[in-house]
Amino acid sequence: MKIKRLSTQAADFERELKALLAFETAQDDNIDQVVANILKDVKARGDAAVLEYTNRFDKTSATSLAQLEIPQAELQAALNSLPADQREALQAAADRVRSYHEKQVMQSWQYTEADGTLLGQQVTSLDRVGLYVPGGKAAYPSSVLMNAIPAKVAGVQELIMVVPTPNGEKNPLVLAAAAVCGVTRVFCIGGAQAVGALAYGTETVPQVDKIVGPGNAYVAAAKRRVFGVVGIDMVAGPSEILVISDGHSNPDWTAMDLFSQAEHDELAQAILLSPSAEFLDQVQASIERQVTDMPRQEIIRTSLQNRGALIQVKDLQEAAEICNFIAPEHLELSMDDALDFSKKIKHAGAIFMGRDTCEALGDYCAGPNHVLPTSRTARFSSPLGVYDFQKRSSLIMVSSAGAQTLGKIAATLAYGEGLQAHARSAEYRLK
Ligand SMILES: NC(=O)c1ccc[n+]([C@@H]2O[C@H](COP(=O)([O-])OP(=O)(O)OC[C@H]3O[C@@H](n4cnc5c(N)ncnc54)[C@H](O)[C@@H]3O)[C@@H](O)[C@H]2O)c1
Ligand SMILES: N[C@H](CO)Cc1c[nH]c[nH+]1
Ligand SMILES: [Zn+2]
Repeated sequence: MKIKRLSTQAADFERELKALLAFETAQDDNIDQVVANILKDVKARGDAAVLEYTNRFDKTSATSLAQLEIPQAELQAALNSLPADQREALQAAADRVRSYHEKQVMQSWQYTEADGTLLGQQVTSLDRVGLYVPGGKAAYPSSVLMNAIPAKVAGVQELIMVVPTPNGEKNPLVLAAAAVCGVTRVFCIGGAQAVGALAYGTETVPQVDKIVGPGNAYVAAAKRRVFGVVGIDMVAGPSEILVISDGHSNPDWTAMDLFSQAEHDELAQAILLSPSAEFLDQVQASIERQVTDMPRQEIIRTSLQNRGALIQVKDLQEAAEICNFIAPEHLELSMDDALDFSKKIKHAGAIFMGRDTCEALGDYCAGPNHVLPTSRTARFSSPLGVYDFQKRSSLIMVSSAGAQTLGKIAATLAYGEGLQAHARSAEYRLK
């Protein structure tokens, strides 16, 4: 298998690295045009349009949108019928994810100034949110937990989940996860039509205040387009992993860690940085040997050949600098003293430290959220969290004494802006 081999010592390394990373989520013009049309249609025709697109893209044969809603009893039945090991694993993962997210809750605060003026910030939760759980190429019960638990912890009252069910096949673990999390309503719809239904509301699907969760390019383009009508968490792209190894890791472990994200999607990106050319050779050999055993080897091969790379760096300091440029969704630090090294990392969605911490643990059960910024957006955004389901209102209660001081300042500035009503409004309160 031909995986790109780069060296930071090569004259054209910077250009090669930029070419490797070039990928703009939801920026494909053709996809964007398809999505624009779907959204327009869903806005105009509601249920009928959502039903039509769902039957077309997911190969279902529903005759009404109501048929695509999964009743609570079916969610609970799915949970009750799970094999014990799956039920316990789901519950254990949910408990760990909840404990972690409880630490993120933002609290209201206020303070009182010497003249009695009170200022502060009141934190409230969103009323109703839409949770997008991907389902086209694989089913993601873990994404149900990662979307729903922070919303619940924040205190959101209504959780409306959408998940495509290609060929009408429902995944029992996905349904069970919705039951474990207390999701309010579940619809078997996906893609741009599901995003449109949540954003605009239809006869059957309620309009939400914010849509969160990962998805493919159609989902990403739709979320970008409905932003403003509703809030969104982020525009997430295909999964990514960057491994930095000191060269003393087990090459089979490293190869499998790269596969773990490559197997998500042909467009997923897996990159390894190491100062050791010998280690890069060992990982290349292990990839070739191990890939033949992988059920999703076609996806892995395409991802690694088109978007993967093994990069030789001068030293680990240079690896940290490259990592900060790449700003990967997931970063594995496979080295001694990884905690210390992590202080050099400014931009990464999640940092997995030490040779025992494979990224896959974070996908399911470590505790932190697996919905993370991709495509270099970790430079300016953060993992999905409780804070995405909370918002802040500023609090201002000016005392009579405070109105005198502030009134004069405000009036002066208002006259400076030529806004007479602002100035007079403040001056009315002056004694
Ligand atoms: N960041 C995360 O936390 C995370 C978690 C899980 C999955 N993912 C990523 O999410 C993505 C999931 O993608 P997926 O495709 O499996 O599921 P998906 O649910 O995102 O997309 C499936 C939907 O895409 C739409 N679609 C497909 N082809 C279409 C076409 N030609 N025209 C119009 N619409 C079309 C259909 O409506 C279908 O229901 C993958 O890239 C995966 O790596 C990310
Ligand atoms: N790695 C994905 C986020 O990029 C999340 C996931 C779910 N299941 C397995 N993995
Ligand atoms: Zn994963």
